[in-house]
Amino acid sequence: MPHIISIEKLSKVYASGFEALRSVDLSIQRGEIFALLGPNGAGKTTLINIVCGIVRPSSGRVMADGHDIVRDYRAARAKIGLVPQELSTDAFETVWSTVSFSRGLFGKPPSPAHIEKVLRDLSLWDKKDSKIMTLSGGMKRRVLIAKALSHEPQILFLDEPTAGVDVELRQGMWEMVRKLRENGVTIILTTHYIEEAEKMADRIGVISKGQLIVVEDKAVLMRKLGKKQLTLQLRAPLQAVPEALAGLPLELTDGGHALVYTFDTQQEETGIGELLKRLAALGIDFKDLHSSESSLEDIFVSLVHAGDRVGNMPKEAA
Ligand SMILES: Nc1ncnc2c1ncn2[C@@H]1O[C@H](COP(=O)(O)OP(=O)(O)OP(=O)(O)O)[C@@H](O)[C@H]1O
Repeated sequence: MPHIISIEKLSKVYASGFEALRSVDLSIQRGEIFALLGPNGAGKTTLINIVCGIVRPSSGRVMADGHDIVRDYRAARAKIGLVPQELSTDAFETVWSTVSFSRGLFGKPPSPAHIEKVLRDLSLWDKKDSKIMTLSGGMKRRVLIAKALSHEPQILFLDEPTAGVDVELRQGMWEMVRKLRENGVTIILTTHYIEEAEKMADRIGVISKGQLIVVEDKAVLMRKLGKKQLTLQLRAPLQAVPEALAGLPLELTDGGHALVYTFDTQQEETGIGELLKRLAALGIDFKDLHSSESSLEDIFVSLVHAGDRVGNMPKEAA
């Protein structure tokens, strides 16, 4: 079976009349890390909650590892682990008992060996007898992940896994997610941190106003939509881009001190040689030059803004 999750024409209209998802089609490949990006309110959590059986779809169909998530809910849900956004855990329970209890909820027989492995993998083993309320925020988040993995799911949903987690812990989390994937778990994560998607994902889906506007291999997405820029620091400032250079993708910045040339990363001919020749002919001299490539963040912002789909993507510091 090539796809572990297939979503067809999935729509959700909440009781308020709000249309949170509009005919979403998406297939997740077995063993991949898929990142779902989108501004606040785009519909990411709604999509995850439908697949996990928490929200009912208005129309459409979702299959998880061969099971229809509505008609065959229990079987489908048993395949899925969900790490929700909120940190609501049982404060007075110990790590060991809360994680073991989660496994029981899925009707799985106790397996101390599995729980031990999960806790060791998440560096929680030495905390197994600690009460949840005594743990740090990062540890509590790892407990949520341990709970989600307690019943040995094939699919793991991580909703904003590293929100509010410090940089070091975030990298530890990425490490752990990669390890899970190596063990055959398919991972779908939502994130506001573009860096997270850039570092982790095999494929990226961009959702905006309930519609999936792009699904693409990360490398392809970056190559297709990525732009490179060559910035020339001019020896003498210019008032405007010279007439003779009109028509070239040039922009004057830094109060006329820098000339920026934008080109497509896919093009065979960058046109840089020609540009430099023409600058020399015009007697425009430069003292320094550097090139840069657009990040996934630039690509994402331009995608979400395209077609007047203006989102309110927060730029959080990584
Ligand atoms: N129970 C509900 N009733 C009505 N509207 C809802 C309900 N739940 C969510 N919505 C709306 O649906 C839209 C999508 O919400 P959702 O939580 O799926 O977005 P999101 O992409 O996960 O956002 P965030 O990044 O902020 O978590 C929002 O406008 C939200 O207000």
